[in-house]
Amino acid sequence: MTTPPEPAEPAEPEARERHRQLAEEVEDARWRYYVLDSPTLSDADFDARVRELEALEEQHPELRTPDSPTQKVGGAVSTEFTAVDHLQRMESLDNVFTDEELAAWHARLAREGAESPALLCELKVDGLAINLLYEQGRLVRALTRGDGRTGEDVTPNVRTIDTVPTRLTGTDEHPVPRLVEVRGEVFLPVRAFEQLNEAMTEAGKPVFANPRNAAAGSLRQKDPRVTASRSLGMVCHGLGAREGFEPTSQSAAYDALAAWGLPVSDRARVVPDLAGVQEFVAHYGEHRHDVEHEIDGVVVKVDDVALQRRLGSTSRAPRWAIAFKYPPEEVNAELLAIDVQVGRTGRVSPFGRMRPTRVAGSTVEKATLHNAHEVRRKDVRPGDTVVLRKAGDVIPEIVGPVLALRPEGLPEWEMPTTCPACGSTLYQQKEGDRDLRCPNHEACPAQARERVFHVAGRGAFDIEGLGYEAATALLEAGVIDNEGDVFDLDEERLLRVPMFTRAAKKGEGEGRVLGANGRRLLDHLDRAKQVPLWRVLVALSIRHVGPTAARALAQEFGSMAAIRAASEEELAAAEGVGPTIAASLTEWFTVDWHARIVDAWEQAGVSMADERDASVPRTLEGLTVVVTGSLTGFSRDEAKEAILARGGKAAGSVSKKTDYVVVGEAAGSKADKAEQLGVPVLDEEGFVRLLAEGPAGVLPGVEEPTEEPAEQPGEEPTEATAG
Ligand SMILES: NC(=O)c1ccc[n+]([C@@H]2O[C@H](COP(=O)([O-])OP(=O)(O)OC[C@H]3O[C@@H](n4cnc5c(N)ncnc54)[C@H](O)[C@@H]3O)[C@@H](O)[C@H]2O)c1
Ligand SMILES: [Zn+2]
Repeated sequence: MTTPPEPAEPAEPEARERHRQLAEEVEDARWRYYVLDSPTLSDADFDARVRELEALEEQHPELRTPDSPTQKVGGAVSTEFTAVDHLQRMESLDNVFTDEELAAWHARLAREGAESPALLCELKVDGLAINLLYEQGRLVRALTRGDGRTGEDVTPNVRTIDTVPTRLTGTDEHPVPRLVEVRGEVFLPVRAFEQLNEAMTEAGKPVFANPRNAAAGSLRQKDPRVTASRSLGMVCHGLGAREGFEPTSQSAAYDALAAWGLPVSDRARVVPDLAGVQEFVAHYGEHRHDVEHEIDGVVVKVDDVALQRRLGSTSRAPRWAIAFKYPPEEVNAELLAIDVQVGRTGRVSPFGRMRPTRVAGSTVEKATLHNAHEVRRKDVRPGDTVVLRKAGDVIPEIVGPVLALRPEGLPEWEMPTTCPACGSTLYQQKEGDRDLRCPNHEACPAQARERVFHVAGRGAFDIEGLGYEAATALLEAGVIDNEGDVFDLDEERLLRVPMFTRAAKKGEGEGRVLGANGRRLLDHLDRAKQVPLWRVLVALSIRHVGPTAARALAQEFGSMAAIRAASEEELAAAEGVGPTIAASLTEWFTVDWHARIVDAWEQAGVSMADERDASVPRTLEGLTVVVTGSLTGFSRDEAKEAILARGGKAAGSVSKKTDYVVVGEAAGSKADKAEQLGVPVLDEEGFVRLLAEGPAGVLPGVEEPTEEPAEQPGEEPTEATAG
């Protein structure tokens, strides 16, 4: 075997050629990003190219010419706007991506004469830079950053941003200076971005890929009225030229800006050392989505202005500041195909299959597209480059295609009309439903597999050893037909499925014997027979019956038999159940093979009722009790449990079938309803007697007075007069 050769330093002409190519790509990307507001590269891909350029220039310093993209500040100026020079140059920021790189920057500060300086930590707002010029406290101009020397005049648009004052207010401590350039970021809050995109969709217009593009697109408008309608925000993060204003630190400058009425962030912190910076970085890494606007990192600045001056700037960025960038949440990915999957209730939904792509710390290959309508709305097609987004814990999402990269003639995707697993013709459950379903619920292999997998899931029977693979193997070997057979699995059946067997060892006879995983599965199946009733209900894959509804049903009815026997109205009247769930349940039980599943489980020994404490007398057998208002001795749940434990039914609403209504503090309309219907009403004490003795304890006329009549001192006891 030969080891591959170390990658050699690129030869001079090759390096030059690669450099030229990268520089071109970066310039093109900047044009699309800053001028057209419509990037075709992801930020991560863009950053990677800049880094490669920097690495090449490190190896071949002669490539680092003044017109290299590494030496210039981002954008350009569109001819749509008037170009105006900044009084003082606007800079960019150097980036770091790891703790090590951050530490290296910090160490460099020390070498350049700033030994452990106080550091100002700020959020890196993902918006676009703006330069506000105030003269005698009046806003006279607002410019985009442009190439750093010259920006685009967007003054009328910026005037529409609520938080940008057109006049500064001075105080004794902070008088308004003769002149000041204030730099900051214009952004679109995430909520406003979502609303904007909803509106764009409704108007049939293309949506913005992300809040940054939306902010840039909204600010760089010919018509300021459009900008005005976009809820833009702004936050200050720096200074340019100034006359009559000499802050000693950047944080002190922010205090002055705030006093003048300018928007500054209340999240900025001055920390004494690198550890403090790392803490800030880690904190906002965790809480990235708790901020109202998007952030793509943290900016760390030497706080002391004199030190800033001493450290100075490179051709494009200050040496006294650095941007720590968080992992990108949006990347470009190649959409290889759009496939459909069949869910356990038969819903057939398309999903995108992508070349495996890293985003926000994990590798993503699949993302749901929900339904055909969604595919059409987003206009994604197999073969597209798509923007893939994964924000925080949210599941990955295909935002949309990068249209500029779409190959010519790429056909639209078409939703299949038949089930990919069983060939049945798909149908809409209701007229106008966006989802299509496979009607073959009982026998469709895909649906059966999903249901078996679901039966074993955490929220249902929680059967370890019955995962996706095992479910598939059991169905394919024919030892189970569907979830109804799961509890009939035994050694003999498992022996027919290779994945649960192993070769017999000496003394175990010939052929194959049950493997450890098969034993474990049988063990877990046995244990699963004792799960509480609500989990059994969840396992049945009944539409609308998730854990919450299942718990309510189990609480109210106590056993599968009671649930099956209940009428739709009785189910609907139960607390936490309601008409939708009731209808779905009733309909579910009318299907033969559904009922057979329940029967099969019961036969196999699955517990179908919640254990009641046998020492509690069943005083409420057959009675329906409604508790309303708050009781002092019972919480809502305790009152309900007390009723259920005594064989009663705890209902949520009062009807003619209600036997008693227990009225506590602040009872509402249910008490009135009881009076109207003539249902006996009990107070808390009556409830306690009802629990203890049943109806006999609360017979009308035998109620004892709750208080002994007080004896008035000095008075003759009066005789009770019969009334
Ligand atoms: N996708 C693309 O094709 C493409 C093209 C060009 C640029 N970009 C993106 O833009 C970045 C480069 O742009 P850049 O040169 O503007 O650098 P940058 O965005 O990495 O950092 C500099 C900018 O950060 C902003 N900023 C936000 N919060 C700040 C704060 N608290 N303090 C100081 N500044 C703050 C300022 O506007 C400043 O100009 C790339 O890393 C990439 O993410 C993407
Ligand atoms: Zn099917």
